[in-house]
Amino acid sequence: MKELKIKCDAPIGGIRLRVDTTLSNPSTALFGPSGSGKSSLLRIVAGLWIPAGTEVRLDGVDLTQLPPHKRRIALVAQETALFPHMSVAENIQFATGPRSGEGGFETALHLFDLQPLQNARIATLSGGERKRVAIARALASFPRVLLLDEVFTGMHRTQRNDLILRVREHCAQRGIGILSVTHEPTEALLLNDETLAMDDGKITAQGPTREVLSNDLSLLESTRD
Ligand SMILES: Nc1ncnc2c1ncn2[C@@H]1O[C@H](COP(=O)(O)OP(=O)(O)OP(=O)(O)O)[C@@H](O)[C@H]1O
Repeated sequence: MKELKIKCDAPIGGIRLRVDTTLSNPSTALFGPSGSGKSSLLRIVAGLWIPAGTEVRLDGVDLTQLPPHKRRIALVAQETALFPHMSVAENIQFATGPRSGEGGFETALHLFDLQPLQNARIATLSGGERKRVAIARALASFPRVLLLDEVFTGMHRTQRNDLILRVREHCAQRGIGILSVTHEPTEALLLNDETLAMDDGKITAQGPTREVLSNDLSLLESTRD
């Protein structure tokens, strides 16, 4: 991904989500208090919610006009939505679809050291292991943009930091853009070159992560209530 343009103006809950921005950095954080519209914005980019007049342009192409399978946007939410009755390998293979011969499955398993777990049922995995599988599955589908909605929340710091750095490196090597929602400044500093601060459905600041966080010291506190 080189450029992601997002334009929308729609009511959701008690707010109006009004965004008109272009992200030219491969990895951007959406940062802001609860209810500010971060997850709703991710749903728009994922094509799960397309209010009238919305534009989501990835390298010039309006994704809202494309059928879902052609958008190549992968969303990983906090509830990982894996198929519980399938094994780790089956979950990841499911995502590779028609591109199964291109090594996405092996790469994804290897990226997060999932080989020893590949025959395990999802129901038997720990929370952190499920997150690794969910991200591996998303990456195995060869996305152009990876959307992460508070995926690292609740993980032990060392494991979280290791996972974040692996995701970052994998995506950087393949030109996969990242847009991630977080409440934790450390996550944004580790994962995201750019940060969008949001409040009440609007962007209140946008720029390099260090700059945005240090210009408003209140952002250096976790925004979790
Ligand atoms: N499907 C929906 N239908 C109606 N209202 C919704 C829906 N999803 C979210 N909302 C409302 O829209 C507003 C923005 O929610 P959103 O989940 O986008 O915020 P957020 O910044 O991601 O919050 P959090 O950090 O708590 O996840 C909230 O008032 C929420 O209650």
